[in-house]
Amino acid sequence: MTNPTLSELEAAAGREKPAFGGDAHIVCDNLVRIYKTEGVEVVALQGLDLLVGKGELLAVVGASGSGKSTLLNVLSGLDVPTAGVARVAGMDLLAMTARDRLRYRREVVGFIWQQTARNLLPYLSARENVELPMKLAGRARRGRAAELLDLLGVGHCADRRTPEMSGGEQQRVAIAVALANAPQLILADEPTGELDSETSEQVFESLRRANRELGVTVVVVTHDPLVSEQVDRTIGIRDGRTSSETLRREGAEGQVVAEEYAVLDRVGRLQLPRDFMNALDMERRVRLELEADHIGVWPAREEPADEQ
Ligand SMILES: Nc1ncnc2c1ncn2[C@@H]1O[C@H](COP(=O)(O)OP(=O)(O)OP(=O)(O)O)[C@@H](O)[C@H]1O
Repeated sequence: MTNPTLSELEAAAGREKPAFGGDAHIVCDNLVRIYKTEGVEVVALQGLDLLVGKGELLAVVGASGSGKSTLLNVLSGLDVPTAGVARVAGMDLLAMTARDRLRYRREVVGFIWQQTARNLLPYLSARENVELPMKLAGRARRGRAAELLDLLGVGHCADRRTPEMSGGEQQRVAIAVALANAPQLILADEPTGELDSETSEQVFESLRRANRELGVTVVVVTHDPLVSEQVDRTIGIRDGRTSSETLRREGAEGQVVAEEYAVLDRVGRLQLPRDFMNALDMERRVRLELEADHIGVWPAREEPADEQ
């Protein structure tokens, strides 16, 4: 092999590097959202990184106030972040015109709220609710509403209005409404928050079916850690940052294996789980040691009194 010439090296250096996240369906890179109210600043997202592949079914969990709804509002195009990168299906959510934003919200993304009443118009039947977004986008197709309701297991509710359906049925119809215009991404904010566990399981099954059969990417936000048992990947958010990831896969004997990982950012920062830190009284600094196949983390040594 011959050595490259200077001009070849210059050309290689000048070539554009692929953007962070490549062609991931959702890319959040160092996302920041600061709210200002009466002169007080609240940093709701502080450098959040997230990559989601096309067709994934993902849960985002975290304590109240950790930034989950803020993230969802950004991804749904309802809110604009203060800084960083947010891209969905190749569209830059920070640089969109008002017109592109409207189109994005109508055609690219579907949304499901926690409050069942917020998702549906009570004086319309389930079928009419599903047809409404199609009519608004000028692309109504006969039969599509019934197909979607059937797919999600609520075909029997087509002619019922909201008060004639259970909470779980309403949420499954809401998923059909969100899917009406064939979005690429469905976002759901605590979709099972008002439901008992059996009904939540049915709503999750509908989300899974939409994901599997229609290939739509699904992101569900919840503060219920049990939800992570229903999805392949769970992202934990703490203090406005992604702090952990739980991956679930099938083990050799068909059993489900869940592995929890800490998230390492591009410059090497990671958040230790708070209970680990508390258990070993770790604060302020830790001692690191590089071993052949892992890095050891120890509490800092006690300083002798006369050296302090
Ligand atoms: N419009 C706003 N103005 C000012 N501060 C806000 C606003 N919205 C959210 N915040 C603050 O930002 C932080 C993150 O809020 P966010 O609603 O995203 O958290 P969350 O994880 O969804 O919480 P919950 O589970 O309770 O809904 C909180 O400290 C919250 O008080």
